Amino acid sequence: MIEIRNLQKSYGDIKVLKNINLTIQDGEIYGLVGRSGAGKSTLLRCINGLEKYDLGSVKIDGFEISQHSDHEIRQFRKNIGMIFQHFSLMERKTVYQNVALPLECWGYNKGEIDKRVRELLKLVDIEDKIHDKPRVLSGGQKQRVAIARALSLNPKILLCDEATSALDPKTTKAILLLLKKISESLGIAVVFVTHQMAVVRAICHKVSILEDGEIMANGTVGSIFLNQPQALKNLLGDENEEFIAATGKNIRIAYADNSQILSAMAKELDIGFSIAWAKVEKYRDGVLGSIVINIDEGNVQKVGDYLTAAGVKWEAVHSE
Ligand SMILES: Nc1ncnc2c1ncn2[C@@H]1O[C@H](COP(=O)(O)OP(=O)(O)OP(=O)(O)O)[C@@H](O)[C@H]1O
Repeated sequence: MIEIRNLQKSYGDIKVLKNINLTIQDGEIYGLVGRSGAGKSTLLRCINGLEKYDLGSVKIDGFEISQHSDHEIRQFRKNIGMIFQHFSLMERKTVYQNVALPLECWGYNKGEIDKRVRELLKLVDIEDKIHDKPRVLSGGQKQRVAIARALSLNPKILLCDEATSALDPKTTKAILLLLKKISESLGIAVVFVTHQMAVVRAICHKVSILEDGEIMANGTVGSIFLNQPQALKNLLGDENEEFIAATGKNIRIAYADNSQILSAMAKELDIGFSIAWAKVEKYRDGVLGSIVINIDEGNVQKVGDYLTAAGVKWEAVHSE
């Protein structure tokens, strides 16, 4: 478990992390999202002990990073695996040698290394490339090797820094599925720094949205998408572009796993509506809908009452 309390970090006069509080459980996939410069990578480096912080605490399974010597932190970092956007593989070494490297550094014998490397390459499904060099691999294959290497020392936590940002959508999907399988089968916590909300929707249980070094919203992915906090709207920007009809009243509703709500409402209230904008997306645990309907002004009260009674989030929105 990762427990972060009142974490603060500055570079010179600039506060980069302001009072960060987070708890990430074993087996959880946790997204850290935010615009460029929000402080995501700095937070990740505080978690893996590469960055010193000014105030607060970062505990990993009770190990408080700031209370230990550099030597103890280096030992402890065995428990933390990390993968990056550009894979960071050793180009002159083969796939096998890349994955074996951490095990060699920590003094495992040849037999143990061989067994572990083969087991890991099987887990990430890249055994057929075992003697190849990274330059002949695709981006997705390189990331599989990097994941195998990150898992070589049986870490409790896997930190992913923009790990799918350099991959095409299909390969991204395959790598996310692999990370989901790994987190489920090994029960490790996965922390995923990304600016891609699609990644968060696809695999994360929970998410924190950072703005200018502060967590502005956090919670389960479903609750964040349903409640649409301002931080999410700021982040989605154009992605959330809406076509709003110029007449009548526009009502935005958000729902999870309740796709029949609009037809049920129209039937029960005996009213018509048109759809001004809609987005229905799959997320890790089901389906999220965000829809703007256009109704006659006279129906606003009863539509509002109906949606509220049905426990559906709604708000009136105005034409631009
Ligand atoms: N070593 C450093 N020295 C001084 N300032 C730094 C250093 N590292 C990061 N910063 C500053 O800290 C702030 C947060 O940077 P950070 O890299 O954590 O953001 P980020 O959210 O990960 O951004 P990106 O998505 O672009 O990687 C930025 O203003 C950045 O310029």
